[in-house]
Amino acid sequence: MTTGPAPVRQLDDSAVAELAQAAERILADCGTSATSPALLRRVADAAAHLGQAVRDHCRPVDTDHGLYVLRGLPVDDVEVGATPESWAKAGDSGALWDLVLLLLASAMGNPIAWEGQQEGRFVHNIVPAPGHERKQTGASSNVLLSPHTEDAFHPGRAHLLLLGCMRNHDHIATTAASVRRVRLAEADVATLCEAELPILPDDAYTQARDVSGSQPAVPTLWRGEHGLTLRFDPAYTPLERAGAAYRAAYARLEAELERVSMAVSLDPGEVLVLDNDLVVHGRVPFRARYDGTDRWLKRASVRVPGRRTRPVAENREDGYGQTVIEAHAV
Ligand SMILES: O=C(O)CCC(=O)C(=O)O
Ligand SMILES: [Fe+2]
Repeated sequence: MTTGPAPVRQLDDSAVAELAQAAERILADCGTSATSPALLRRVADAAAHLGQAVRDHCRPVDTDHGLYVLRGLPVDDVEVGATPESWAKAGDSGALWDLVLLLLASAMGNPIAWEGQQEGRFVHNIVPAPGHERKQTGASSNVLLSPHTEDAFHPGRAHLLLLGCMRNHDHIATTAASVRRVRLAEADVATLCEAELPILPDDAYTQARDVSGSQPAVPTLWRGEHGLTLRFDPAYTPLERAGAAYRAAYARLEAELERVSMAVSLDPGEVLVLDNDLVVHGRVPFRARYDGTDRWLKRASVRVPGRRTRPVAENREDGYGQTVIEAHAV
């Protein structure tokens, strides 16, 4: 694990005021951050009018880290209210920040939601939930959330992931490792570029867990025009079905990702932006408090129209019947 600092982009006061005012106006008019066509129209319109400074901060990642931290949003520990007991009980908790995140996401591309996850909301609440302590999902706590590509099982998965911090008293780190920083033998890269194994839907998708249909094999690595990208989720990859050579190359990739992994402990108001084609992310284990002061992140997922960082064969995958909803018409 490396400990160097993540690249930071600092929002200045006027950029913060612009985002906060736009979010406040939408929330005042819509009365909720729950998704509706009217709310999404308002977000698209406000995002289109954001000034150059905000847009500049929302430009693509521009280092091999494959991520950056947006800093400067003023989340107040009292005003934001108690950490919800679970995503299902979050409702409009921190609704203003749902809208700020949606505005940022819309400045970066097209936010997406999943019919089968967190009631189709575009901004998810990531909080520890009783009974989920040992799961491989955002609601866990006691276990290491192993490094993964978000929604790796699906061809419509996000290009970018935004994790906005509402509260993190215990400085619990998100981990992030970029494929652009690993050192692998050419032969291993070639092996991992073969489509050998499927990636199955994760436990956050209750309806997609019936995996009796086709399970397309997908490559772990891919050589794009700008360098290597990856699609990696060992917790949901049936590695036992692969040959020994593939398993050995996969293990070496896993070890390299561990070597270059960074720990990013977010403070309230910071937004970690991860390129989901370059970086796998996870989380260190922690003990949940379950008293309203737990760690609380908000997560938005973004597709970047026209991006060509993935094999075209992905277009033939059916995504295990899970439907992606795009916020804005393209
Ligand atoms: O809790 C975190 O830091 C990351 C959780 C995660 O994997 C996610 O929200 O997608
Ligand atoms: Fe994740």
